[in-house]
Formats: sequence, C-alpha cells, structure tokens
Amino acid sequence: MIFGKYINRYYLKNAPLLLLGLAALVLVDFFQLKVPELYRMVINGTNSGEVVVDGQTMAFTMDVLLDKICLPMIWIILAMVFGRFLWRVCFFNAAVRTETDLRNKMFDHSRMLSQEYYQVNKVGNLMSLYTNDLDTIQECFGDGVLMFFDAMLLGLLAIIKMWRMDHLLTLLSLIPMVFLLVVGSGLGKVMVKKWEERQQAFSDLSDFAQESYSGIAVIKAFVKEYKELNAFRKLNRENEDINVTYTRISTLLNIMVTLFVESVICVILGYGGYLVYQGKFNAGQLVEYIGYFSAIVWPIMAVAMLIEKTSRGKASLNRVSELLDAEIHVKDRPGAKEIEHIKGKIEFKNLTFRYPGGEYDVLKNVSFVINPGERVGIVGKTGAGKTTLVDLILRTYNVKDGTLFIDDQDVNDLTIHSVREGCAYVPQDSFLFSDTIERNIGFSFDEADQSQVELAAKMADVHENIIDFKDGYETILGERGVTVSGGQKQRISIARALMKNAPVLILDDSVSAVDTKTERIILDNLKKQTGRTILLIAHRISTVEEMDKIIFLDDGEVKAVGPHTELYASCEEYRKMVDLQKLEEEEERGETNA
Ligand SMILES: Nc1ncnc2c1ncn2[C@@H]1O[C@H](COP(=O)(O)OP(=O)(O)OP(=O)(O)O)[C@@H](O)[C@H]1O
Repeated sequence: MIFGKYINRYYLKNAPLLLLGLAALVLVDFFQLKVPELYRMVINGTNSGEVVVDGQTMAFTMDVLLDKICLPMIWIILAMVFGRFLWRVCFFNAAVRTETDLRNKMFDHSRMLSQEYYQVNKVGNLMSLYTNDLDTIQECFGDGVLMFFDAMLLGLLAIIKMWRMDHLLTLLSLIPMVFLLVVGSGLGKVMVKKWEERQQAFSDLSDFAQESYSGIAVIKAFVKEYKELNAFRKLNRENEDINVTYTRISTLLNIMVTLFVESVICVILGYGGYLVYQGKFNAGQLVEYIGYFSAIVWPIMAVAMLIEKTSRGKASLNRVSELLDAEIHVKDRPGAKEIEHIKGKIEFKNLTFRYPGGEYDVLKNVSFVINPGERVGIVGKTGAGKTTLVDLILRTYNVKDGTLFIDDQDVNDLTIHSVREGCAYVPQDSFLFSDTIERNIGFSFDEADQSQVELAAKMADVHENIIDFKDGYETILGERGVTVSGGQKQRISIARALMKNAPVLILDDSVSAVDTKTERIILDNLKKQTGRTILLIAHRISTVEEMDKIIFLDDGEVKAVGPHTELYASCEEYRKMVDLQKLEEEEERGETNA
C-alpha cells in the first residue's frame, strides 16, 4: 500500500469497490482457516475411529466422512473460488480506475506547464512516467491493498487459532517473523532508492532512443551510427546494472522469507513433536497446527512482496508527484478578463525580457505599436529576438505588468486562453501532426468544413500539391504516412493558421523554404486578408518590404520602425542589411545564370 498527496484520495474514491473486495477477502480467509480443522478430523478419525463434530463425539464412518468433511470441503472450495474472483475484480478495477484518473490528471497538468519545464524534462522521461511509473503505482495500489489486508487478516486469524492451541509454540514460531519485519523494512528503504535509480536509468534510455529516432537522418548523414550505438550500449549497460542490483536485493528479501518459513517449520516439528510425545497434542492437532501455519505462509510472503511493491510504488509515486507538483509559471491571474473580439492592436512599452534562468536580457526596452489590421514585418539578424517577441504575444512566457498591451489592455489582465484564441500562429518549425492533411489544416475546428480547408490550402498555395497525392486531403502525414517536403510542410502549416481566421496572424519565418514565386503568391494572398493584423518574421528583406511597417531588431533592441523606404533612408544598419542581401541575391543569380 502506498500513501501520498496524490494517491490518498483514491482510497476514498474507490471505497465501495475496496470494501466489497475486503468483504470477499474476509470470506475467503474465514473459510481457508476451516480447512485445518477438517485435516484434524480425518487424522484423528483414522487413528482413533472417532471424530468430534460441533462438540459431539461420534464414530468415524463413511457417512460422517462424506457429510461432515467432504461436503463442507466442497462448499469451502466453492466459496473460496468465488471470493478470490470477486476480490481480484474489485481490487484490479479500483487500481485501473486510479491509474486512468492519475494519467488524466498528469496530462491535464502537463498541458499547462510552461516551456521551461519541457526544456529540462525530455520526452523520453515523460513517456516513462506515463508507462512504467504509472504501471508500478497501479500494481502497488491494487495488489498492495489486497496483500496488506490479507496479510493482516489471515495472519491474525491464524495466529489466534495457533495461540489457542499452544501459547509457547506460537511465541517460538513468531520470533523469526519479528526478525523478518526489522530486516525487511531496512531493505525496503534501500529498495525505494534503487527503484528510483532504476526508473531514472530507464528514462535516460527512453530519452536517448527517442532522440536518436527523431534525429536518424542527421545520424546517418554524419555516419555516426556506431557512435550512437556505443552511447546506447553504455546507457543500456547502466540500466542493466541497476536492474541487477535491484533484483539482488529483492532476491535477498525472498530468501529471508524462505529462511523464516523453513525455520518455523523446524520449530513446529521439533517442539510440536515434543508436545505429541508429552501427550499434550494428538497427531490430528499437530497437523491442524501445521495447517494454520501453512495458511500464514502466504501472508508472510505477502509481507515480503508488500515491502518490495511499496518500495517500488513509493519511488514511482515520487517521480509522478514531481510532475504534478511542477509549478505552472504562466497562468491567469485572479480576475483576468476574457477578451471576446480582439481588434488586433498590439503595443510593447519599454519591455525588457530575460528567459527564466537566462543570464542576459534577450529583449531590451522594446517599444512599438501595431495598429489593428496592419501588416508588419519583423526583421533582424539571427538571434536578434524576433521569435521571443511573438512568443511573448502568445503568452508563452510571463511579462512584467505595463509592458505589453493587446487592444490597449495589459496582457496580464486578460486570460491566456482568450489572447491565444485571438491569434493564429505558424511556428518556425511548422510542426504537423501524424494525421490527415485535412485534419491538420482544420486543427482549430472539431469538424472542419472541407470547402474551407481547400480555400485555406489554396491561399497557402499548397492545394495543387495536396491533390497530387494519391489520397489527396486524406493523406496521412508523418510517422504513419507520407513525408512532405519542407516547403509543403510550411505551406500546410500556413493553411492551418489561415483556416483559424483569427484577428492576429503570426508567421515565424514561414516562407523560408519556398521558392520566390510561391512566396510571392502567398504574400499576395496574405495582402487580401484585410482587417487582420499580420506579423511576419522574415530573414529576407524582400519578403517584408511591401508590408505597412517593418520592425527592425538588433541584439534585442528595436533599432527602427516604419515602412521599408523610410527605414532604408533613415536607418544606416537597416540600409546596410538590405544592400548586403541584394548583393548576395545578385551573386546567387549570377552563379545560377553561369
Ligand atoms: N528558451 C530559451 N532560453 C534561453 N534563451 C533563449 C531561449 N530561446 C531563445 N533564447 C535566446 O534568445 C535570443 C533570441 O532568440 P530568438 O529565437 O528570439 O531569436 P530570433 O531572432 O528569432 O533568431 P532566428 O532568426 O535565428 O530564429 C537568442 O540569443 C537565443 O539564444
């Protein structure tokens, strides 16, 4: 059994099931302890020709054997089979329900965690929490409750029966049990630590495998398969070592249990035999006593298993609790307002931003205003802070009060949900889901209208490519289906954002992988999106030169804001960048013609 902040409530929540299981357990244990009495009757009946039934002595005849021993035995067996089935169903159901609920809770919490968390915790590690650790908790919850109560109940009832038969023999039999409990709890503590190490080793292995699969193309291109293989082998060896250590401790615990059982049998045979010799016990009573002891062998084993399971469960629960305790850094402040219809005005006021845990300010004293319906280009050298700027609008990170405004309202006074709902975003990596193209484009809607999907695809100039695929819009992308080119990926991602029809459209370097002609078509289509505020991050000035306004960033500072011609005339750094890019383009053109 495990206890902890995130598990205690499930004992209460599943109380009806657990109580029914416990009732079945009591039934089984009660009947199980009737069996040694039947042993005694058979042995004594065979030896003396008489049996004592319900306090009455009678001759041991065939009728007595059938009516008083065999028939009750059949009922006992049936009751035990039914009881065992019932308790298993009850405890297993309660455990699976707990696992399912905990998994939902974990997923719900994970979706609210900020980028910071995901930068530290890798996917492989998170996956092992959802699989290995939850499995262990489930096992510990169901089997743990069962073992705990079974060990307590059956153990206690059997000990009472043994005590009634002979006090000293029972005391002698229990000495090794005390020893087992003391050593077992010591080993249990070591096992919690080792299980945590084992789970961590498994997580590292999963992280590595996941990253290798994701980067398989790079590994092959750099011919680093052997380097990866060796690194994998090293992690796998560490995983093996910790598993071996854990198994050694667990085996030691099992050996101790066996040692206890064997030593108690020695005590019973030795001292019990002496009692028979003294005439204080008859043969039937000794067999009955051994029968009771056999009944507590399972509880003793259960104690050992309970120590092991609880150790594993505690370690896994600690790991899961770490996820559930992870602080949600980006969240609505109390009283935050929903903003129903964003008009699209965005204002930065002396905003300075440093990434959590970062060593320097990535954005410095940034100020500018974007009016509703304006089309704005954001340019600057790589690392200038362009993506950070749009991440702040999308509330991926927290900003200080009074520095960022949407429709003249401080972004911190608005709900994150409503701000994000008002924005359509094309991320720099144009991530697509392993799903059909249609569902990727219509991602914002539960049921996307096919004609709207096609319209969005046409605006993003990818419709012709899609209908060329054998399954058209039903083509499955990613791991389970076809792989699209970088340019197609970008355009499907643009179509997804256009389909959302949000008042603010943010494109982060989203036309970098398409040729100039396609870029022009997409930009012309974007021009038709009147009424929408558009933020387009680009490296090529030619991509944004026709925009209403350009924000020129350099090393986290806004160097200039205005239309292209104005910036070219007034900002020297901007002019230099434009001239350099023109020169590069001309050189490229010259090389192509040659
Ligand atoms: N999560 C992060 N934690 C710490 N620093 C970060 C993080 N993300 C980005 N940075 C740093 O912030 C700076 C600005 O990064 P940003 O991605 O905004 O630049 P960018 O102008 O969009 O660059 P690019 O054009 O290459 O996409 C960079 O120096 C980068 O190293």
